[in-house]
Amino acid sequence: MTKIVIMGGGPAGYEAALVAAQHAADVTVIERHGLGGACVLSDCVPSKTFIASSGARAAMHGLAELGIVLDKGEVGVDLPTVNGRVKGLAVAQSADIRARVQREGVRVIIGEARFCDEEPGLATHKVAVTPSSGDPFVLDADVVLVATGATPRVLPGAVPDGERILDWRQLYDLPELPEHLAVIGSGVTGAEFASAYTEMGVKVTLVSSRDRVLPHEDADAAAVLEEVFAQRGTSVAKHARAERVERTEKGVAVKLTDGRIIEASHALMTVGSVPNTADIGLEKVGIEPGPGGFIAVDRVSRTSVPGVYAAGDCTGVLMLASVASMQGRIAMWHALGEGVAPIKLKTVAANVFTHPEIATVGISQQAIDSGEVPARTIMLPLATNARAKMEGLRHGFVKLFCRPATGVVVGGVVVAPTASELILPIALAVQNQLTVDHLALTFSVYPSLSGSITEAGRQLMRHDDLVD
Ligand SMILES: Cc1cc2nc3c(=O)[nH]c(=O)nc-3n(C[C@H](O)[C@H](O)[C@H](O)COP(=O)(O)OP(=O)(O)OC[C@H]3O[C@@H](n4cnc5c(N)ncnc54)[C@H](O)[C@@H]3O)c2cc1C
Ligand SMILES: NC(=O)c1ccc[n+]([C@@H]2O[C@H](COP(=O)([O-])OP(=O)(O)OC[C@H]3O[C@@H](n4cnc5c(N)ncnc54)[C@H](O)[C@@H]3O)[C@@H](O)[C@H]2O)c1
Repeated sequence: MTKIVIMGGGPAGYEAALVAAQHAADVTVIERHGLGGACVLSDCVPSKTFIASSGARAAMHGLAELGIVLDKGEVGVDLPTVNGRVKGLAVAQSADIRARVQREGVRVIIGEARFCDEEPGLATHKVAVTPSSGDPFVLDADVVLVATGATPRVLPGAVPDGERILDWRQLYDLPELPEHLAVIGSGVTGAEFASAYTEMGVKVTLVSSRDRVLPHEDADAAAVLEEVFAQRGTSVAKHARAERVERTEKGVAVKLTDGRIIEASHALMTVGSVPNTADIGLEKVGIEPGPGGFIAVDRVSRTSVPGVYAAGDCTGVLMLASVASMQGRIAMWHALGEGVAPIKLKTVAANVFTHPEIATVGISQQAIDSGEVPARTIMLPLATNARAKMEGLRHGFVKLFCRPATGVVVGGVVVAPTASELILPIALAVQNQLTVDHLALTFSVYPSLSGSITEAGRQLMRHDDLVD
């Protein structure tokens, strides 16, 4: 029986464990905190639960236009209830995952794991385990999967104190909503929290080191979000790199490298993550982490060392739960001799959970504009969609990209309150190399937001497609 040891019980680790158990391997997962990992306990799941509450409040914006009047005007936020729900749901989901993997026969140990091979280059490996209770011990492994995830990056001059200077894992311990939140870093994490706190009624200043929010996302989508921020009174400080964040009598002062100072009651640091690869004994097996401390892997999750695989955020490959899970599963299929297709990152659908949401799949507009990928494109504002008009939705669009000659769909972007759900037909088309004709000839419900996707397909159909 193949002995598999998995370091870390996040999506990469626990999904891998499920696959390995299904293939009758002897599987042990060692997880420091709880199954589900940082994804379930402190990052993805808590943030999306918090965002669900902010979304309920965001939905109130258009009520008056629809003729619905709130008796008491102001819609308040009961933060202890919100925080209690966030934490409760995370703990419950972690327990569900633990129960599931144990039911499949996986051994779960709460504790720390690190390699302890006597020398690099051996055919099998050893993992030292320091359990949270009991004595340390060593596990022998035919295959080890490193799935240790990542931790919020700390700027030396802005160390979180859990009170006024916060990382995103400390937010749910706040006793009340900040009066004025400075969010430092305008990547996906920063944009999501800036949007959520804005909708919770908090004054927010988003500090962006670049000329816009979401520098790595679709520029038109980022522009929509900036427009919404402007309407809600949220400021974006651009070309603004934070050097330090200091506590003041009233809250915090964010000192920028160009001398500007932003005063706020609280600062939320969202300046990226660092992989948890420093203290896991990688040198014992002869793995030298690459730039930024990430472990280099190929498309079937192999590291440079036989018998050692890595998956998820510790590899730095598209830091998404869905990608982490797939890398973990692929690692196990490969290690256990199953036929497996290498991971295809071009087909990954992703969503930024702002209000409105921004969902993307496939080739980006930037790759098309730069000439890297030839494609025909269409962008339909939601304002042209009948259902959007009925719902009073003004912000958003559907974009579709296809190959110039064949009409094969290669990508798309949706900006809408439910973009995370609407992206699926485009993702299906990209994954299965469907053409704009396939989308165009598919019945969508009338009236529906998804009607804009089939309409985009129709607008990209060419005359010669119709006559052939
Ligand atoms: C605020 C935020 C929101 C996000 N929202 C989304 C989203 O909506 N959708 C999405 O797809 N992705 C989202 N992500 C990204 C997603 O959370 C990560 O991609 C995902 O958690 C990666 O999974 P993982 O298994 O690699 O690592 P993790 O989930 O980080 O799990 C790794 C686990 O390993 C443990 N560990 C580390 N070292 C050891 C050791 N030596 N011994 C034992 N255990 C160890 C860690 O404590 C951790 O519990 C979000 C990220 C952030 C920061
Ligand atoms: N909805 C989701 O799927 C979701 C949500 C959150 C995070 N994630 C993933 O997690 C990963 C990390 O995202 P992230 O946003 O946490 O990190 P990031 O590294 O993408 O963004 C951090 C931003 O902070 C900026 N920054 C760094 N130092 C700064 C400073 N001193 N002052 C001002 N700005 C500074 C950087 O330029 C960068 O734009 C991404 O791959 C993302 O896709 C996904």
